[in-house]
Amino acid sequence: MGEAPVMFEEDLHKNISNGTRSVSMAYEAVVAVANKQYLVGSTDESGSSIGVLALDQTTSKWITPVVLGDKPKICMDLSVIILNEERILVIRRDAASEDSIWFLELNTKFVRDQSQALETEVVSWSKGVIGDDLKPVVISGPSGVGKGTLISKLMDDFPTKFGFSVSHTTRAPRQNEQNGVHYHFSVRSDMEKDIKDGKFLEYALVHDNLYGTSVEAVEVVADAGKRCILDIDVQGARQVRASPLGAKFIFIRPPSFAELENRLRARGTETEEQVQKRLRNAKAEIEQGLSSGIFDHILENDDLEVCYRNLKHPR
Ligand SMILES: Nc1ncnc2c1ncn2[C@@H]1O[C@H](COP(=O)(O)OP(=O)(O)OP(=O)(O)O)[C@@H](O)[C@H]1O
Ligand SMILES: Nc1nc2c(ncn2[C@@H]2O[C@H](COP(=O)(O)O)[C@@H](O)[C@H]2O)c(=O)[nH]1
Repeated sequence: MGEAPVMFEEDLHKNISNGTRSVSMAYEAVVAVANKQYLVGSTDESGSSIGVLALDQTTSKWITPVVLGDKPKICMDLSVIILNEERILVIRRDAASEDSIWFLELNTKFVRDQSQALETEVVSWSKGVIGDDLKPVVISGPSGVGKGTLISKLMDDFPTKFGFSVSHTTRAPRQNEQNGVHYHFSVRSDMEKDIKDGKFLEYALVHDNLYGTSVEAVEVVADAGKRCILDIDVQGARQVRASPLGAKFIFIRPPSFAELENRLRARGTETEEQVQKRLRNAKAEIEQGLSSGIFDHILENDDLEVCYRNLKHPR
């Protein structure tokens, strides 16, 4: 790490030009990781959240990275500690203890993957969670296994403790599904643009439609002080596992394939063709769920009450 080089001290509170734009920063901390110097502070562009700028020391060019994740609010007194070559710890000294510890990922696998996907420089914030109680919970399992039923019970029984992450999807709403409550029903091109702009924590093509969890969907729940529940497929779970969210992962399996088929048909929300597609996809999803090593708990949903009890107290 070392001290801030003179160049940075001269630049403090001044405009920094990277050739295409200029940004002013204040209250910044400076750290050197790998071949970059990072400024972490408030910028005239970051609005209400702490901004990040990087100086590539090999090219001497300033970079304004795409910043992913739930961002910490600006503060006047922050400290930065390098944890390793991949991430730094940022302490908001003037904040309440539950909002004081933040991690900024600079060069983790998640950041490298996102950087490659977005073809630009990326960094990612995550909030330090004290204890396990507020860790988000990812629930996956094949279509029709009962994820939504179990999650509804949890939300009904503990409305102040859990909050549902409302996903975006390009699939058409079902009868009595409300926009903004069950899903944010979206146009594909809008979703694709938001994905490119780094607004999604994860996304996947599921049964021929695009589904995804926006960073904002998780933020809304965290801001309400609730534990976030994500109902997403295994592809999405894999992406969240690789992200800094620090979630718990639960896979729901059916007692048998025949019972899964019964439930999917009995629900009556899909055409026969869609049921067939979902059943085909269920085979691969169950295989991956049981063997991928992504999941902390695998629960069988045979008797609903038994499964619900296990969900509340997974062993
Ligand atoms: N343990 C159970 N025993 C019998 N029926 C169940 C059980 N759990 C859920 N069901 C029923 O199975 C159907 C599918 O459940 P649900 O919609 O919750 O599945 P899901 O996993 O959320 O599906 P999708 O991924 O397609 O949204 C529903 O009609 C629900 O009432
Ligand atoms: N990767 C993601 N998968 C998601 C998300 N939201 C829902 N899903 C999964 O899609 C299927 C189908 O859902 P349905 O509502 O059309 O029946 C199901 O397995 C969900 O878990 C998401 O944001 N990302």
